[in-house]
Amino acid sequence: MTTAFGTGVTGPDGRSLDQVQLTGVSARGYHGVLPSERQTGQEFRADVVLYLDTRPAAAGDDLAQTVSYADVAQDVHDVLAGEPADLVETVAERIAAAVLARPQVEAVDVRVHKPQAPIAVPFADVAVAIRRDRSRMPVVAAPASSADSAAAALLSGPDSAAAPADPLGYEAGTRDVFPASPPTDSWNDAAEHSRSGPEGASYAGEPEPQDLEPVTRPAPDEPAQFEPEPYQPYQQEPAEPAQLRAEAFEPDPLVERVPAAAPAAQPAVETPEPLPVPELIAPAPVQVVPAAWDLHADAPAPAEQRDQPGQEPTFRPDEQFLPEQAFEPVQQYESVQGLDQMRDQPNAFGQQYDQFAQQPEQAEQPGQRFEPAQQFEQQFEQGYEQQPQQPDAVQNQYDQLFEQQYDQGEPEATRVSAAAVPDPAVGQPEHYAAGQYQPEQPQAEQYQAEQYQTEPRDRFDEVPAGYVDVVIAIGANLGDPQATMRSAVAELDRMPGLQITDVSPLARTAAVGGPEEQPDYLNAVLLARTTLSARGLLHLCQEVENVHGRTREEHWGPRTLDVDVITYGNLTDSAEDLEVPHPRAHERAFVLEPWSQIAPDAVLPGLGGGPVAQLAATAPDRAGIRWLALDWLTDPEPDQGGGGTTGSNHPAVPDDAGSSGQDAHPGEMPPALPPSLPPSGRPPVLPGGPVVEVPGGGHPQGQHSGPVEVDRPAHGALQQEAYPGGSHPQGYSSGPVPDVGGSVPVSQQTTQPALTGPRGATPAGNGSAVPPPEEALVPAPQAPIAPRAVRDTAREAPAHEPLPSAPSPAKPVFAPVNPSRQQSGVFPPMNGAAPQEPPAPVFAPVTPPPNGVPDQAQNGQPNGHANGQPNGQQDAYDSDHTVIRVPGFVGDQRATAPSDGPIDSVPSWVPVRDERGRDA
Ligand SMILES: Nc1ncnc2c1ncn2[C@@H]1O[C@H](COP(=O)(O)OP(=O)(O)OP(=O)(O)O)[C@@H](O)[C@H]1O
Ligand SMILES: Nc1nc2c(c(=O)[nH]1)N=C(CO)CN2
Repeated sequence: MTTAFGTGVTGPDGRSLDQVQLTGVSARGYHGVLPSERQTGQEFRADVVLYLDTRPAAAGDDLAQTVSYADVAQDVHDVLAGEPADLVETVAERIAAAVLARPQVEAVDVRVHKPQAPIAVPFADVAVAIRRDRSRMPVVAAPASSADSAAAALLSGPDSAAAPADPLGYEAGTRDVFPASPPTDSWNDAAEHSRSGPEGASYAGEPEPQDLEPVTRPAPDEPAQFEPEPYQPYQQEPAEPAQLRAEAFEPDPLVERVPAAAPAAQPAVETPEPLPVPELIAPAPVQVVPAAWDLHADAPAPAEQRDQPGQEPTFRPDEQFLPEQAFEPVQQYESVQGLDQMRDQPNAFGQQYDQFAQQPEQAEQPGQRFEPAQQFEQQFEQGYEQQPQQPDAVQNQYDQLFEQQYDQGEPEATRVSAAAVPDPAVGQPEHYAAGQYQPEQPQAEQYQAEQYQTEPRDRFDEVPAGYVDVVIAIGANLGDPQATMRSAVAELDRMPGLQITDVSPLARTAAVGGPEEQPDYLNAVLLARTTLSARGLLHLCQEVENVHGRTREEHWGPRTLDVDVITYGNLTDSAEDLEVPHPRAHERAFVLEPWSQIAPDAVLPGLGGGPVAQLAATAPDRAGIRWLALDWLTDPEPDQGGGGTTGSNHPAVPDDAGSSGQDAHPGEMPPALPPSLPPSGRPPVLPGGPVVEVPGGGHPQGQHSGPVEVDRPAHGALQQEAYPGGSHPQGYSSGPVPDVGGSVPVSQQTTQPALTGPRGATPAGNGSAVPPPEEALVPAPQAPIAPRAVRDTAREAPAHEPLPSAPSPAKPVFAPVNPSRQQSGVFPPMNGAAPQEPPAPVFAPVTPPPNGVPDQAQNGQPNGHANGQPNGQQDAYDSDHTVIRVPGFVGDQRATAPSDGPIDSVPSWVPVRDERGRDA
């Protein structure tokens, strides 16, 4: 398989391991299947990335605590120049073995280049890249030299790691343990031929290349002659749970962490003749962290769940640690609007996963106990081979994720088992047909035992017996946040054991905390249900973050993607690596407001918790919520024709600067999009277009603050309908609402009946708030997806200027975000006739946000121009999205300091007061 070279490996604590990178080590080697290659040799080059924790070394400034790159370079060189192998793969494997002989190294990426390979057409390079780690050990032995030097380094520090006496190092004995794969020629006899490289002056007794017998490839009909020895992988018996827990979870205090001696070799599992294991290449104990797909044995297959949403899952409340309520099953989940489409789209996880999700029958294959990881692996192996055309970047991400999932702790034994329990009825998977990888087939009981070999460390490791409702927050402000977040939603939803049930509107929010000048964020909240443990869910979230290039350089610094676990059922607990509810959720409007949009009655459990809507109304950062976009999952991304300041093709969070071209980075931002000049191929953006405007702001009745003023929807009927079997623990409606609510998202009504938006787009629950589709916006003939025009009331005449009378392609649609707004009377009824204009906001000076940060209007900006845009300028992002203006949350804590990054301007929204003159 390919590997996302150098893309990061997650350590057992869920954090990225450090890297030592070494590139371009070169030597003349004699690898290849052609006689000429064996005789003449050619240049080979190798790059390696070592994954390890460098903190112990850094803490003591002690080379002995890390790996000497000089030693590694020597080993790499020696392998390149050493015993000829037919295959570059074998060379790479040897290098990996040499590196992993150093116990500090958790994983290694190796890329071997053979730029002079005998290829008949012009080419630049050919390379093999592999990743090996403690759970996926190399299939060849480490050269003795590496083991020796590693041992010496361990025992006596770096100085004692003297140059090995036998740099080539393929001493018999070592090599016999892990026979090189595949030994295809006379070089197979290491004792006879190991000292070979013509450059290897230090090699004693090396034969001259011309002395070598020409090598011939085996003809297809004579496989026996060259059939590689069956590979008998080392299978380590799992360590005792206590040991595993200690290894896997206990953080190593820096000062105490020393390179542990190589673990004692464990007897192979079910291996008839246990193989001697060289001390220094024994794999570390399998570190068992609950795998992302660590489902309870009784849990239904996620694919089944997904494909049969109406099916009631088997579950039993686990009263051991969670309140029973937390385990109430969600009996029926409506399809998340937009996700169905997204599930079909390629993303970072690749389409292999789709195959997995779409083939639940795999679970029923005889001889195979269903196991998501097993399916995942099989599908991956099959799908990977079937889809070599998959774009590198995507494949790399997929590979990385795949590797990381294993990094995160699926026991090796389980993984091998999963791959190695072929269904006799369907024959050997092609992947294993060569006879190389045929580990012992474990019994079902053994498999099961392996799977659940650890005791939970704490409640976060408990695997629930049924679904647990969870809330996940996502945010991003680097790269292409919207695209990343869309992708993340789909990826999370595809994960075994996790099913997204609702997606909030997308909020553009001022950055809270962190560096002063960082860009605005996009934030959203996902409601989901999971059969994962809380820690499993955390790891999964972190994996998705990693796939999208998340780095952690600065506390609360800008990030490509942040995925936080906000709640896990009603569990309230904390550990070193996880706390639920999220410790800062209660004070973050960027979480609470989107959450309350889709779960108006939700209650944040725990200390500091309470009704989410109320918390949103009082959150210190509420003034930083700029707007909410409803259809962000389903709409095409804003086409702004230019890159953001991060170099992305998509300005990450398009904003007014993007449209005006007049803001901080005029040269980098897309041109202005005046209303008369819509994005190419799209109908004009009309003022008063399909805007979802919330005169009441993020809060009903136009009130922007004060818990007592919050009047979240009287949602009972909807809830009742949605949860005939009981109320949702978080009070949100994920059930089948259309009957009672006419739950048609704005985007659906306006443009694409088949495409729906996040449930935040759901209008009032009585079906009267939104015109029927025929009354809604009609897309222009050439525009399958019409833009969601922005009705930026701040830029319109403040009085009751009539809106355009719904000419094609756009009629305005005003829909509340949730039923409360309908009930509040703020929204006019929509009964099939052209919707009435909502009460026009009254422009007025804005009360400073409670945090004392001056708002724009008071900051020298005329009303309607707070972002520096002249009247008539259109917010390009807004023009592509149904945007909820949230006057109640208007404000920009950093309005006067637009920052670099995807969002580099002040917001487009202008603070207003509502018709009753209340601060909005
Ligand atoms: N509920 C939680 N969700 C996500 N991470 C958590 C949670 N509780 C604890 N953590 C820990 O917080 C660590 C830091 O997470 P991360 O880098 O995402 O923080 P952040 O997003 O910058 O800040 P914040 O935690 O304030 O949102 C993670 O390594 C994780 O172990
Ligand atoms: N607006 C906003 N600010 C933040 C966010 C975020 O998602 N949105 N995340 C943070 C750390 O998780 C810190 N600050």
